[in-house]
Amino acid sequence: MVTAEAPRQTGSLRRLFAAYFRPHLGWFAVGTLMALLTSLSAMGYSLVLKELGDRLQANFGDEAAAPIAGPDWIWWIGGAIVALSCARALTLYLMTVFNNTGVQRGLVSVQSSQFDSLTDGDYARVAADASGDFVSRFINDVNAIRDAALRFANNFTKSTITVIGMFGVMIVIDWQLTLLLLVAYPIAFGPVIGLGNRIRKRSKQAQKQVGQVTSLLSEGFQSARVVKAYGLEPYQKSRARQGFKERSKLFLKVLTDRAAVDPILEVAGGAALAGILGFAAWRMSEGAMTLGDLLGFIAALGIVSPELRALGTLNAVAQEGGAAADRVFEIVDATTHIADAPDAERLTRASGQIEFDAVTFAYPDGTRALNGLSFKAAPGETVAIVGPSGAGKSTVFNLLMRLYDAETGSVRVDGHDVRRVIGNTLRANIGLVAQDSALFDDTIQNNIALGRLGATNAEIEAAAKAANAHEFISAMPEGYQSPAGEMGRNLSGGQRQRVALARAILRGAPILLLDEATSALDAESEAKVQAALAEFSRGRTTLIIAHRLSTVRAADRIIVMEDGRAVEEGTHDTLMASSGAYKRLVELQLS
Ligand SMILES: Nc1ncnc2c1ncn2[C@@H]1O[C@H](COP(=O)(O)OP(=O)(O)OP(=O)(O)O)[C@@H](O)[C@H]1O
Repeated sequence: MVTAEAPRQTGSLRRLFAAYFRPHLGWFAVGTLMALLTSLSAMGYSLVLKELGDRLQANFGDEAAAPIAGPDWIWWIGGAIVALSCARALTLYLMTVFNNTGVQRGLVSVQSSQFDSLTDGDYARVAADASGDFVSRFINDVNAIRDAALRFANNFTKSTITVIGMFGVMIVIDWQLTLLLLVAYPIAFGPVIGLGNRIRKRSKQAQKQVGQVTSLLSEGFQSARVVKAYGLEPYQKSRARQGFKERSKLFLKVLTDRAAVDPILEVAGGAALAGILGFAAWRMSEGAMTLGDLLGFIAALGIVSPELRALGTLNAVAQEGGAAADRVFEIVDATTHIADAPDAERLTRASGQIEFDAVTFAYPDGTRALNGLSFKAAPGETVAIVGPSGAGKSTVFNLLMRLYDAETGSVRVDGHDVRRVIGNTLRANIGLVAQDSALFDDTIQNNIALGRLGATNAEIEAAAKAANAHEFISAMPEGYQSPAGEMGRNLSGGQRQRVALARAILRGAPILLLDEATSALDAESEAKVQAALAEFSRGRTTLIIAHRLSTVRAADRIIVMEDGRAVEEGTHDTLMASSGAYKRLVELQLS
């Protein structure tokens, strides 16, 4: 059954082609030319066989004719068959190479476009979904598109041209026999198209499920330590097994549907062949058909059958590719809510004044995080934000960097609403050190250099010294060139934080955001880093989030947050004197 969704699928594929493959049309054009030559060689092949049959019949039919090895035309026909086979082989090879090149280049554009969209788009989108789902889109969906694109490029033109050409040859040889074939074949195609639609639905489900398995795997390996420590091996193994089983169940359904396509075409092909042979035998006995006609016809049928079969299965592959193309466009077409306003201004180097004015905010899943938060930080001031877990402290940073927009109220830097300035220029004024120190699988030097691309080695080293990181980096086997490992796994938690600090220091931005930036440091390291930070943050506005209250004592001002709003504000001494929420927090920590 053809459902209403089928045209939508071909629509996605057509759009995918126009957007990503058309720029590489030159490769496909040469591939198509080669396909044409392949088809012409095939047509020549069956015509030569017909010629051979006719001459053989003429020779053997005539008692007085010369013996078989005698006539020159045997050599001529043998040579033609070899030459046509070579031409067919060479053009097939070149067709595949050219089409593959076009497809691979198109796929690079598909992947880049997905990645660009995710990287430039809303942070909320990446934060909301499991990373495995994204990984799967880049690997599995792209594989499905590759299969569909290659099959289209390699089979569609070649098969169509060959089928049309070969039917032409067949009509020339015996039009009545051809007519019989034309009636027999299409009967097989109805069920094949129906299967294609079922395959598309299932493969979409299967591709989604691959994302879940990928997430499960990456999560499993990343938390290998906890798994061992808590003896969670059986739990993990059963989760993984469940995921694998579901995957194989779904995949098996797709494969089963796919596997039915060939047999259907096989049976139809067999029935057609039997009919043709019977009909041909009758026609030959009537003298209406020659041996050459039969040889040529069977050769043509041998060439046309796999091409028809390829065209028959193309629908199924296209449906799978279409499902993957849909998922690509889900990403590429997603609306970006946090985009620069058309009249957004550049924020040049800010003096660092920060203002939250009655800000309310809920995350996309509905979790309320800020409920009318108001506070100010003057240029050069160090303000600590404290409060119980979930009070909304990190959310303050998210809104200040405009990763999300406030529901009501406004967030301002130097008097400019962050929604009215160009995002890049806003963030260029901010240096962030977060709980997850976000190191990349690159050298330590490059990890620090990400703070300000183009910084000199001397500047990088100076930043590392200020972050109390120079000593441990120099002691590593390859010094600054040592690899940090995936997510910085080659370093300890405290070392990672110091590298991240060095990165922020190198950035030299007028606003510094520290979210539990020294939480993993031992007391001695923290004291050193605090001293360096005190020096560095002079003249910069610094917002500090820390649970360890000793870290925030020296701040110019402390804001205490509860339930998404500021409930107290003052210096350590004034807050201690007022016996409010801050004093309770301090006493709780001391006890
Ligand atoms: N990406 C997110 N999606 C949905 N809800 C979120 C997200 N991030 C935080 N929240 C929720 O928003 C509220 C405030 O979180 P936030 O991280 O700002 O608190 P916090 O004070 O920094 O906590 P902590 O001290 O534990 O880091 C919490 O209820 C939290 O569960």
